[in-house]
Amino acid sequence: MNSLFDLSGKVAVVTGANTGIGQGIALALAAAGADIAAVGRSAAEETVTKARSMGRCAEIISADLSTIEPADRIVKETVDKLGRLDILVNNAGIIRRADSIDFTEEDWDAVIDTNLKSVFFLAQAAARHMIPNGGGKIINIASMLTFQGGIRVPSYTASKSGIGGLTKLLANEWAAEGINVNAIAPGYIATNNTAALQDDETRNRQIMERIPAGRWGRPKDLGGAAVFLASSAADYVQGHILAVDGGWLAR
Ligand SMILES: NC(=O)C1=CN([C@@H]2O[C@H](COP(=O)(O)OP(=O)(O)OC[C@H]3O[C@@H](n4cnc5c(N)ncnc54)[C@H](O)[C@@H]3O)[C@@H](O)[C@H]2O)C=CC1
Ligand SMILES: O=C(O)C(=O)C[C@H](O)C(=O)CO
Repeated sequence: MNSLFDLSGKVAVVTGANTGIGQGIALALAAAGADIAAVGRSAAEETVTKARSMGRCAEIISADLSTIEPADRIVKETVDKLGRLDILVNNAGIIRRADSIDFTEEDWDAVIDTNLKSVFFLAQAAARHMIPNGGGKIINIASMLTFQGGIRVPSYTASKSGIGGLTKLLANEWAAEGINVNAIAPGYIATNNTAALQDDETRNRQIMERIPAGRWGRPKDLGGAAVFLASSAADYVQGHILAVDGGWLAR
């Protein structure tokens, strides 16, 4: 492997690593050499088994990221089990769909707490470990709705817009401490998160028509961007939001 992208000896925490984009990213980081702490509410056995089959160390850390309570514990368990923490991928997220006129406080708080508040406090917990240990890489998972409004997903759009601002702010504050904070903005990727869109004939057609690549994205499409931003190839990349969208934003 080109040494610029070699993650051997690095340890990556990936939240929501049991499914979808998180699993795709965790396996790409493992393929590039990183050991993996797969964080999530539900079973990540498949991710961990596959990472181990590549010769990596991989551990499951159970945590519910709808509150910030587990943030410090995730960092401590990662260091206890895998010896260090170099890379954090803040991927776990949820979406709630309803017209804004009917949107409930519960649907607002649930999404903001998981997609934005937990992202900040887990980044803070990771940075408190990374700074005295020479730095690291933090990658937040943004969205097309970091740049666009979307429809019927008000708390999701607010959370992903917030991720964009937070990524830049944290990059400003922590660049001098040796931490690179960046984001990946996936396009429309076929996962549980977008199941309602895939199942809706009209929305599915509208989405397909707008993607120059001519297909929905797949979780593994995000792997290359994650490896790049986690690697020393990205040492001078700060506060960037890297779209991996089949050309959606270019349309
Ligand atoms: N699928 C898509 O088109 C896009 C997805 N994204 C983002 O990618 C990320 C991953 O989503 P997908 O893989 O698409 O969907 P997914 O539904 O397969 O994955 C979501 C992951 O987050 C975890 N999660 C949710 N709530 C949690 C909680 N309270 N505690 C711990 N883990 C929790 C789930 O267990 C799951 O592993 C999300 O942040 C989503 O907003 C961003 C842009 C596009
Ligand atoms: O537009 C929607 O509705 C979505 O579900 C948006 C996707 O989840 C997304 O984040 C696209 O980047």
